[in-house]
Amino acid sequence: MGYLDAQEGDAERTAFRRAEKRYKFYKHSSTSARSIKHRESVPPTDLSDVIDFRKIRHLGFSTESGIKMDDKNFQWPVFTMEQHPGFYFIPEALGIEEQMHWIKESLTTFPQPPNRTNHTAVYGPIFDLWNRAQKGESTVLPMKKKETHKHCPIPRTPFLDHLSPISTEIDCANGLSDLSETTSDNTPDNESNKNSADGKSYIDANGAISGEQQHSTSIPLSVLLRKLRWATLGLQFDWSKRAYDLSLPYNKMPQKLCDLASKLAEPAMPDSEFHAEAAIVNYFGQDDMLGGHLDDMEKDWSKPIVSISFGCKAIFLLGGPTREHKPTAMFLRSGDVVLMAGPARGCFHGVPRIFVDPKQADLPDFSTCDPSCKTFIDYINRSRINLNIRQVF
Ligand SMILES: O=C(O)CCC(=O)C(=O)O
Ligand SMILES: [Fe+2]
Repeated sequence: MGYLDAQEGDAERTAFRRAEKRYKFYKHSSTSARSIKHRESVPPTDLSDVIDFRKIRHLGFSTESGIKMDDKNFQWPVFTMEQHPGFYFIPEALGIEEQMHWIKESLTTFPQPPNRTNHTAVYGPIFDLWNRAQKGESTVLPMKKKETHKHCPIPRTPFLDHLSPISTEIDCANGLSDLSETTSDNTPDNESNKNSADGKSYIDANGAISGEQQHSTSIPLSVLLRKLRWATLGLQFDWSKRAYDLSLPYNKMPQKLCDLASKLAEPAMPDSEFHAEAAIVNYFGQDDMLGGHLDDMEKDWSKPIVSISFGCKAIFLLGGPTREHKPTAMFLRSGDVVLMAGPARGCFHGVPRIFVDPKQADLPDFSTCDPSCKTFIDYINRSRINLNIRQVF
């Protein structure tokens, strides 16, 4: 049985996995015989039953049953779905300037130590990643682990235990799993996959370290920026124990983000105030996905998760309490907000697809932003960022 067969078997196992497989991105770039054969067998993704709340908002009505819009009680029109109690969708909650503010923060301030990122466990704290990457700096970083490893031996991802078996390899440099075909199609990029002529070491597309010196390594910071997959704000999380580790140093959540989150959370908790204590920043490129998972680490599920999307359009799957429940697929675009509270807190969800193709990305017109935003626009035009904000206690 070949690799793809093995994937297929796993992918078909539950309703959630079937939906992930249906919506995932298939790379078409390789010219290998296997890829061409596979490409021919993959029909274009049928997006006809992906719910588009933005479209419904602009049309003013929905043909889907069970979708309700409340446009009286809050600052924004808020959608609910009868089959998903505790779930709220607020399309276009953030304007363009505000989106750009949080995109900048997500790339400059939020990955700063003591906040941890997917790079911390391997390279230790990295200061000023964004600015130094823009300047083309490389850095000699002491490796925390001396051994060369193609696949990460330690939990590197918040989502390790819900990675889809469709993705049989965990990319060390990816906090997220890659649902796309990664056999012969996994063309490493030129910059990061070279053995160094100068005797230095580089990380390749799989996070492996090559070169002569295994104990320290020179890495272009642009590579680490491109491989940034998550950062944690506020209370820090120990992903191996799946628990907040209160002994880890942390900065309080930025007040402006707390204020925004408590305003956005109102539809899910109209009678009390949401106190943001922690957040995960997820960074997605075209091949990245977030496998179906539950967020069950916080104590009180009546407090919503406030989830804000920036950049390229994505498909969000919202399932039920097990993976056997068929998930509802919906588009998430830049500026959209999702709240998951009560029963929805106990529902599997994930992001199987990011649309980075400019024709499909549905990006807002960031060109109206200040010229100093250019580098951020270049990044976000090919990426997606999600701010996932939680009240822990
Ligand atoms: O990226 C998203 O929209 C969802 C992220 C998420 O579910 C999480 O961080 O737990
Ligand atoms: Fe989640």
